[in-house]
Amino acid sequence: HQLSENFYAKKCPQVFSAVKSVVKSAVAKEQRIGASILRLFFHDCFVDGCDGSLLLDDTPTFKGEKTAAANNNSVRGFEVIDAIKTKVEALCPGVVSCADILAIASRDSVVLLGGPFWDVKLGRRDSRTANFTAANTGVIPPPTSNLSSLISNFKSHGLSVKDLVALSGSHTIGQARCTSFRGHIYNDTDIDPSFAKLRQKNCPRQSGTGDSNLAPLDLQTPTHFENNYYKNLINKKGLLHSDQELFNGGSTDSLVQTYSKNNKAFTSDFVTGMIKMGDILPLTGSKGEIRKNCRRMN
Ligand code: HEM
Ligand SMILES: [Ca+2]
Repeated sequence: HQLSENFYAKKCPQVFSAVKSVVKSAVAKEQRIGASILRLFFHDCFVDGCDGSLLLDDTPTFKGEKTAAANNNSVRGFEVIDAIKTKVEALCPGVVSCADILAIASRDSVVLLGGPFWDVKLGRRDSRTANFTAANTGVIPPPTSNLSSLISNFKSHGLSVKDLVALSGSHTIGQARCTSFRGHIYNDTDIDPSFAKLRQKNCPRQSGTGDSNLAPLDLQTPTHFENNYYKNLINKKGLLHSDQELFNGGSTDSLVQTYSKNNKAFTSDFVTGMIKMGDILPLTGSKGEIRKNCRRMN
């Protein structure tokens, strides 16, 4: 397989302006949606590759990935992908895959929130399958992960320790639910006590109460893409257990330190990581299909 930056140069050159305009108005309406779109790309790519499998709706005879543990009541932004698809289909019917739309929309989200630009490699096709079981059983790392399991999880997807630390910088934007960080703010000791107290105010200890209450992953600037995430980790103000694992006396401390001081080093390694993640097992050539509607196979 081989993805390329100019895949749509002849077939649909307008795709970039179409994606950007929809993402731009969605982010103008709600800044968090940029974070949500970026996460959709991650959760698609980690389950059987970047093939749009996550976008498929459940039907009475088909169980997709949306209700898997890592996604249920958590992933969002599908309406934006639908709006982009509608616009792109009107311009170039049957040409641009949902998987590629997700890749371009993720890049545009990062740019709109102040992060780096990169040329997106394209030519992915859409799956005719989804993998609930994989999505539900640790292929997407849970927030309870320790450092060694984060490292081995990323390795299993062909991603390095550097990719792990740089891509985790995505948590400079967006929100998490109480249920994702409760353990960290009540049980862990590698957390600033005043920060733990602050987060406990809107996240009750008792599981089942306030589970979906939200807190920002980056306590300072959750709608701006920069290296503040790493500064938080150094101050023991990571929101997720898995976040703080990246700076807890282990092998990734020095990289966190570097990124906290050097936004350029962060954005450059982030872009490298995004391109590598976008290269995970794409369907190319005559494999898969170009879906007409991202929610169902043709
Ligand atoms: C390193 C392992 C990772 C773990 C354990 C992890 C876990 C999580 C969790 C638990 C949430 C909150 C979900 C909720 O409570 O509903 C979250 C949010 C988020 N994650 Fe990750 N994540 C990881 C890596 C990544 C990567 C690689 C990306 C992107 C390339 C990413 C992008 C995001 C974004 C942008 C949000 C906020 C979404 C929103 O506000 O809708 N994460 N992550
Ligand atoms: Ca997938």
